[in-house]
Amino acid sequence: RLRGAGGAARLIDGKAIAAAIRREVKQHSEALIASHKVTPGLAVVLVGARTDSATYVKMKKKAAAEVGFHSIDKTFEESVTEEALLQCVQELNSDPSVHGILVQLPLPKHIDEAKVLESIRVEKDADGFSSENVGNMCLRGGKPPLAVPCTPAGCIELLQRSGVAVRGKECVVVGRSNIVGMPVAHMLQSMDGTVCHSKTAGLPAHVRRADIVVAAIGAAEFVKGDWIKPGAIVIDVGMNTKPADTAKGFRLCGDVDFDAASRRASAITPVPGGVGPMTIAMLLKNTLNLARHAAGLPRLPLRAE
Ligand SMILES: Nc1nc(=O)c2c([nH]1)NC[C@@H]1CN(c3ccc(C(=O)N[C@@H](CCC(=O)O)C(=O)O)cc3)C=[N+]21
Repeated sequence: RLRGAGGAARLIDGKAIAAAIRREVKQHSEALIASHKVTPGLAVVLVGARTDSATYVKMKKKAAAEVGFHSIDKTFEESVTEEALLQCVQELNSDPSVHGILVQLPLPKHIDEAKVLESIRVEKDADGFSSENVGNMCLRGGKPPLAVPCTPAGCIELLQRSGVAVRGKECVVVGRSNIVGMPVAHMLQSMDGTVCHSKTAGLPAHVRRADIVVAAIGAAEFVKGDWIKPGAIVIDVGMNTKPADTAKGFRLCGDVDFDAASRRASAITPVPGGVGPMTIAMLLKNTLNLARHAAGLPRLPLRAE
């Protein structure tokens, strides 16, 4: 199904794949409501007035409503104290109608982000960011995690649902954040990919050998088109803006020079319409799984698991 090198790459349509996952989540959610009288509940905690955060939170709440979840909003001023946020998380932790809690990042500088995230009960960790979930994800043959980080899981689902095999492939993950680069590198390795990273000496030369490139460095068009091996698969996690002749004066762009890379890759995700919508679909899937867990049902795994 993948086109060969030399032409235009096939677009990996994250918007369509995310819509398919949301339909699956909706069916499972309706089944859970019917069988156990449990409606999945997602609480979203938003601090401050960043317009990007407000937009993402709005999209998450809309998506939750569309699959039949109920959602709870907790919005705070930029000046909120850490104590007040911890108190809010405690209340959500003990609210039985809440199955998933998401604290939108980044938090203001005066708040200890790690402390707030760790205060979320592992059974309600909708982002899969807690050390217990991350630990269980990384340990083989142990207890499976209750939730997995949404953006990395979305990248893996995109590969799976596009028919891309990972086993034995050379993979480069550009960026090693806790929320994207580190977990996606782990997932690729657990699928028997060979993974190197952005601090590997001579990064462009390594990218040039890679069969699968995941770009998650947060810098507009950091990965150049001529770094891409002909026929490679490119997953672009970036959400950057660049000046453009549009009404807003900018447009979204990824961490990869899309036009140049798509002349060499066999398949590539666009920005927007690639990984972004998958992040939200996987958040819904995590929340469904946490509601299933509360009802004594097993977690629905990723395709790759
Ligand atoms: N606790 C926490 N969990 C997160 O998952 C989380 C977060 N904090 N903070 C910010 C990042 C960013 N993020 C995105 C979600 C959807 C799109 C998305 O759907 N983007 C659309 C375009 C959106 C637009 O037009 O602006 C697309 O790529 O097609 C993007 C980015 C989740 N994040």
